[in-house]
Amino acid sequence: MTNYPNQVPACGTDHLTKVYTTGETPVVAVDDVSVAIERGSFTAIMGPSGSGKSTLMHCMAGLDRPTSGGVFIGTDNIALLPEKTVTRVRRDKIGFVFQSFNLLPTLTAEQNIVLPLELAGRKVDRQLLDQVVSSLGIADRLTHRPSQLSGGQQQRVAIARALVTQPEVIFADEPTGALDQRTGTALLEYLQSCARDQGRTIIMVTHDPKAAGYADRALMLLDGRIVQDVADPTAETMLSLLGAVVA
Ligand SMILES: Nc1ncnc2c1ncn2[C@@H]1O[C@H](COP(=O)(O)OP(=O)(O)OP(=O)(O)O)[C@@H](O)[C@H]1O
Repeated sequence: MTNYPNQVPACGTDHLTKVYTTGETPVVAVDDVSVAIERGSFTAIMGPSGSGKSTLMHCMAGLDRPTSGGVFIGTDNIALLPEKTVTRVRRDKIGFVFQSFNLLPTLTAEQNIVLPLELAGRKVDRQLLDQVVSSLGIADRLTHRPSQLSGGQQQRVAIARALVTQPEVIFADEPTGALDQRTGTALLEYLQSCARDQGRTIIMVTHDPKAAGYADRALMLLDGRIVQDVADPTAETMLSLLGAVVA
């Protein structure tokens, strides 16, 4: 834990390395990354294709195992925990929002939202559920199935599903990728308010400099390393940094 600060961040990594050995030559997807993510912050992860964004996020979220180094959720180093315990940490402390929404088609919006709670054997906090769905503007859509909802509404259901478990960290993988610009902007504003007003910790992988402009911090990856760590990023800054690393 050499690089891990004393004040406990929401999550982070300590000399995290991930090497894939499935192909003919090993690929170092994440190369000695140490980063601490502050509680209540909104962080964007950017970088060219193949720079290691998804691998870093998957390792941080306990979806993939590091080759070496530490991965912290609060004080738990999940790299040292058995798979069963990692699954529990993931269920109890982490929320996910994917580009493809990952909603179950046969369930209503509400059933999709409360599914993680039911799987964890936890009670549904009706007041919290009402508050989350009304702040996302989907309170009148709860009995609809995903096929009866627009893309933006489906993504908001996916966000509600990530929020009702009150996770310590929410990981979002290209959450605006499948949305039109207006709906995408509304979603980013919502994620921003989740961090600023509700103290949620959000980590978002994005290709879009405009989306990164909504975050408090942006990490730029190149060849599995963090090459820029930008406070209060703007779309313009991120666009020029991205241009510089792909040049
Ligand atoms: N399961 C795997 N097996 C072997 N190599 C992999 C695997 N997953 C990713 N890689 C390699 O690791 C490197 C980083 O991939 P990763 O998907 O993390 O990048 P990324 O920045 O998320 O890319 P993109 O923006 O295209 O989604 C790439 O060279 C990729 O080919």
